[in-house]
Amino acid sequence: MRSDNILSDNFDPDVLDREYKEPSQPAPRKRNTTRQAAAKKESKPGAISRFIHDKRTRLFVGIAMICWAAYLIIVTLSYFTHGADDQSATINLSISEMAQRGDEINNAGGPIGAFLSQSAISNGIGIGALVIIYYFLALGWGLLHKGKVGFWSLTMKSLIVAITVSIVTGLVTYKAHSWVFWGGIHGYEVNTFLMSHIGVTGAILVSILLVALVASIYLNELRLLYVAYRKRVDEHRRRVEAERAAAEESRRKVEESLKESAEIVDNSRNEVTRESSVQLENKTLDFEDYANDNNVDDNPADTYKTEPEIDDDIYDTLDDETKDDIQDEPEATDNNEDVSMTVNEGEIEEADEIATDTYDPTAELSRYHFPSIELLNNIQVKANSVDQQEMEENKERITSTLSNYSIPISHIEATVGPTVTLYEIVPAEGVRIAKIKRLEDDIALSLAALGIRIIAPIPGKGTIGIEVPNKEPQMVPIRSIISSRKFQECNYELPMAMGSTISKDVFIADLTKMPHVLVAGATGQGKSVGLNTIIASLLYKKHPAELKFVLVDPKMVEFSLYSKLERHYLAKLPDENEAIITDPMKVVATLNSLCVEMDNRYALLKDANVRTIKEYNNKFIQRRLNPEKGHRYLPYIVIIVDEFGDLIMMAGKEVETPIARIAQKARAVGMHMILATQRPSTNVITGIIKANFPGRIAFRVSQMVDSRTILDRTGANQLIGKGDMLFSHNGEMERVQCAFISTEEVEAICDAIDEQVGYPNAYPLPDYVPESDGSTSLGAVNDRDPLFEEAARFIVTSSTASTSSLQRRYSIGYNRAGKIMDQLEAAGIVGPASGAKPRQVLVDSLQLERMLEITA
Ligand SMILES: Nc1ncnc2c1ncn2[C@@H]1O[C@H](COP(=O)(O)OP(=O)(O)OP(=O)(O)O)[C@@H](O)[C@H]1O
Repeated sequence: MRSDNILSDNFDPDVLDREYKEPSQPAPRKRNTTRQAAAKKESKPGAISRFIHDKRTRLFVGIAMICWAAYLIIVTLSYFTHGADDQSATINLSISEMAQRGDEINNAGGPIGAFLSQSAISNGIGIGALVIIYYFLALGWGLLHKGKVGFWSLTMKSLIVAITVSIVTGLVTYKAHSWVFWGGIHGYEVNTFLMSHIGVTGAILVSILLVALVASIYLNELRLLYVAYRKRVDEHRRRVEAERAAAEESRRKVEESLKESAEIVDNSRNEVTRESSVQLENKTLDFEDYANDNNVDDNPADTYKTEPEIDDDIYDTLDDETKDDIQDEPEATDNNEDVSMTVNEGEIEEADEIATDTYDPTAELSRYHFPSIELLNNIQVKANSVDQQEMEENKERITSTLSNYSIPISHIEATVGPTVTLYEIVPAEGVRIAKIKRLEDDIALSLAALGIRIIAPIPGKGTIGIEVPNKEPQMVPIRSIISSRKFQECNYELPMAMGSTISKDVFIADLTKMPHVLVAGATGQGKSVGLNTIIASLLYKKHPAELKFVLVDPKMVEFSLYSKLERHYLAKLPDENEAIITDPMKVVATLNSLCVEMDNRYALLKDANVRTIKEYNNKFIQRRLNPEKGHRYLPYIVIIVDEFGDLIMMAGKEVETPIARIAQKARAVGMHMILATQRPSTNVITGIIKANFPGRIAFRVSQMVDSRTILDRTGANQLIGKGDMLFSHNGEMERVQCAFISTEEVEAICDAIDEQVGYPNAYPLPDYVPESDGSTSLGAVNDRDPLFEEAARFIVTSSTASTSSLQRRYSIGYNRAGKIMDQLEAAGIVGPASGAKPRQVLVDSLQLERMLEITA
């Protein structure tokens, strides 16, 4: 390390700034005399002074300084790599306590090293401490090399640089979330003080001033450095130019010599050609004479038999290349019979075995029978639920209300649905639809009926729809839907027969097209019945080989009946006992396992060069994929989660992340999700979930805001309950009366399937090995930090989620504070870290208490 740039004065640790120089060469006599005189003048050096100035003392102190600096370098490096682990100990324990715990300290400099580095860096002047190390090194080096060492100058300069580094770094990293204070507490506090008194701009200006101060102190050194740098750059440039010129010169020389040799070759060739053509001419003439004399046939092939001969003398004058060229010239040959020829005759290889049959995925359960329609109750519903009088009354009210607002109507048409009647109004010409839309609330009030929904305009028509609930709503029995022609003839991949539209059409949606669905509705409005309807319609259409369900039921009662389907239709982790996942602790593992299944399926699709599960299965059925290479028939997997809100409250990110992954990618590999929740609030249906679930089913919700969350518009709050629902997909919305299936019917269907021969086991999901410490965050509910709840309350009440605030508040190390923050994120209490910005606090105190209650 060069120290002489900075150290311009002499070093004398005893006498301040007094010159002290050890002669580095044999000292001239005169100098000795001067020194002796000076020594005499200095009131006879005492024993201490002699000791200090002694060569051996300098050597020893120099070495000691360098050793000390080396120790500091090691502890500092070790601090940057292991400091976070030691931080709790260095903050809370004394050195001797740390020493007793010995092996728990990771710093290479032991407890003292850990303590020193923590004190000098995080608790001190941050990376300014590196300047102090440099200071010791420079002193030691100076002493050893007997060079000039300006003790005070070096000390002052180092101090200024260290403080500047601390303050400037403190400013730059003021908002950084890191376990180490890069500018130290010093840099942080100074900047806090500056910002509170002279604002951020003032703090920046102070930093600029400090940098300018350092620059002016080192102006000379900087100038020298710059000159040296310029010199090196110039030298490099000159070298490059010289090399380029040399290369250019040699290229030119090569070109010239090539040109020369080419000329020689050309000349020789011309000569050869000329000579040989003369000879050839002579020979030909000779031959013609001979032919004329001997009546030889004028056969060109025979003509070539006589080769032009090149005179040996001329040949010898040629260079090697030309000789080669001459030799390489195609020889006309008459010995055709000597040329051998191999004829390759292609042959189509016959397959060892010709596959004539296709693969039947249902073969293993070939005797499986779909549940009979007779298992479903045959409920007779009234043909027309709205009598003429009711309709007339409603029509009267609508026309009079609209005329009150001066909206003339040219035509009104009523469509009677199972629960609501749609009055379709054609306004008179010139009436603006926006005007009617504005009167929505007034019209609803005048009609004095609950659950009125106004659709202005009805998409694709120039009419306005007013949906008025029927006095006697009709139930739509599932039997009527399953037995409908539309459902029976439907060839959707995964048909969800939802119920009946207002025009009494059977409403069926294809889950593969959704490709994932969110279901929301207040308690008791028909969610569970809706999910059962979906499952039933899939069971009536899909063979066990083609479809598997993963059912998650935190309420433990909704899906329990389906456990009978385990060996036919359910998928589960291999070491799980229960096929219906009721234990929230296992949900994360299952969801992650589904991610692995998704990735495996993608690998199979890639290997098969197809893009979708449908193409893949078609190829497999045609036996174009080799099962020995891991290919298999892939059943669709439908994941249904009831009460998703409870899950996200308990496990936050841990469930959100795999759900989002599946939702984003799983469509192509035949995995589809249906999430149901009572609480369609934004912290349950987060942005990422919403964005990946284009299919939405809204049963009645209590607030308009919930309707907006689930459907992005109002309407679900105006439904009348009991299976009345809005089905929205990619912005298109349909009001549907959900088909009703009773618990007995579900049970009958499950029994009918259970009675039949099934697979030996449930469809095995791949093992999931957690990446981190093996505990999912739900597992980690029990392993949460003892400070978790307190920290959660502190963060929610203070609305500040920063690791350093936890560190300061609870006097804990960065690692522990960081772990608590991760746990809070996993629990959905705070948002993810976003650079320098503080994390978002996602819940209020009430929600937090509820979450803590659930996980207690
Ligand atoms: N499609 C429907 N047709 C007729 N009645 C229905 C329909 N759906 C639900 N109901 C009625 O509403 C009741 C509650 O339905 P369901 O159990 O599905 O509500 P939920 O939304 O799942 O409630 P929770 O969230 O509390 O479980 C049913 O017992 C039934 O009487």
